[in-house]
Amino acid sequence: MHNHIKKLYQSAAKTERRIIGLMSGTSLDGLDVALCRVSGAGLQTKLVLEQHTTLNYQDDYRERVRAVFSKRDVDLQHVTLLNAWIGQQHGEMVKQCLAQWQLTPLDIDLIASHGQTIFHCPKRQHQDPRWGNGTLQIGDADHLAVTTGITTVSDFRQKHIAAGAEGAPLAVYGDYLLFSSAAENRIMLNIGGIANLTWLPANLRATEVFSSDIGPGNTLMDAYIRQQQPSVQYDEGAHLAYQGKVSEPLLYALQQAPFFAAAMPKTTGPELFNLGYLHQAQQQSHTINLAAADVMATLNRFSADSIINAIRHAILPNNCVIYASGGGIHNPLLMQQLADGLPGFRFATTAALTIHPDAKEAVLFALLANECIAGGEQPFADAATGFPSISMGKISFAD
Ligand SMILES: Nc1ncnc2c1ncn2[C@@H]1O[C@H](COP(=O)(O)OP(=O)(O)OP(=O)(O)O)[C@@H](O)[C@H]1O
Ligand SMILES: CC(=O)N[C@H]1[C@@H]2OC[C@@H](O2)[C@@H](O)[C@@H]1O[C@H](C)C(=O)O
Repeated sequence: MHNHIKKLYQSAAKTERRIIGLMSGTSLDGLDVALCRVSGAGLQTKLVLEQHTTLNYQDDYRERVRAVFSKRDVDLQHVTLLNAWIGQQHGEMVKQCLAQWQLTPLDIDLIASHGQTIFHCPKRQHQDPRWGNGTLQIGDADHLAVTTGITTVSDFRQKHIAAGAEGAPLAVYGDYLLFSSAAENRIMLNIGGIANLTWLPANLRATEVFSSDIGPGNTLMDAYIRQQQPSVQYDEGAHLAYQGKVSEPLLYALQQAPFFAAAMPKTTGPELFNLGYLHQAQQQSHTINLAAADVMATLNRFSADSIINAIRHAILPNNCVIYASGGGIHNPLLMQQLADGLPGFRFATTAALTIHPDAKEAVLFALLANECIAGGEQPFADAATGFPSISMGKISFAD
């Protein structure tokens, strides 16, 4: 038996594993790194978040990714080089964290790497009858493993597609294992570039769990402010949105994407919700000359309404707590609109469940890696609900 297989086998048999979860989302703000102590697997999983940080990307990183990000026509040489480069960069960032946390690679069983999504195209979006669902995450894990010396599990979404689903949201697998509670109905709401939710009923019935993307979280607001003020990454504190007034005609035009009428589970991305989409909506609603603050106020409301409508449509506010996470929770206007639009629901962040909201998605990938090496059947999985019972992730060894 090769030594790395022996080591992996020993990790899988341990009562407790240390796994570093890595998430680099669609906002391209930085790499979320979560150091997790995980014991057990499946419904017996216990996880302690020991450390977490977000290492902000430099402009150079963002520019290299944006050159291809959610674009249909790209330079293939650039994609090829970027794939290896991101793997190396993420590896260096992990090493930086280990030094800061006074740990060595020997202290870590696994890295769980989401990689960088550069294109997501479920069939509902591309609508080309020749193809099925597709998604592409880059940042090759062999580079991460060799750079860090740590076995790396990566590329979680392909198996989900191979098994008939859309490759996302994968949050449901970890949400169910970590956050289900008989004490209350829960909605795990993540507001990243794209917003998604997982419904966890207090009756714990696995067949009733569901999860879906629900629309733009921050992605349109981010893209718009960057277009107006190229040096700015996002509308901090909703500063610009607060100065504007919602345009009802523009809001109505933005809400017409067939995505909103489609049944859950469904997925989307900046391939749909982008500046072209906004421009088209402005043309349709004759609001091309709207002031920037009014556009931003409308985009903020659009994100809030997308979340409110999805929750109102799917879930009754019966003893239900919404546990929010993702960068959108730092947007006070967005959060106020959610509270106003969802009376009867209680609001908290995942911090109340011991997981820092900025680290939640990285934690979920650590859980998926744990399931990959030590888990089994996914308890709620059912092809009919869109959540196949599969292990996800590919294993890269350092030697
Ligand atoms: N102080 C703040 N004020 C307003 N918005 C904020 C603030 N802090 C973060 N955000 C928003 O959160 C975004 C980052 O969110 P997050 O890191 O959850 O996204 P992501 O993980 O890249 O997304 P996804 O999970 O959809 O891929 C920023 O781009 C910004 O829009
Ligand atoms: C293709 C892709 O990277 N999708 C992300 C993105 O960010 C949020 C939303 O869109 C979600 O579908 C997904 O990430 C989370 C972690 C998920 O799979 O649950």
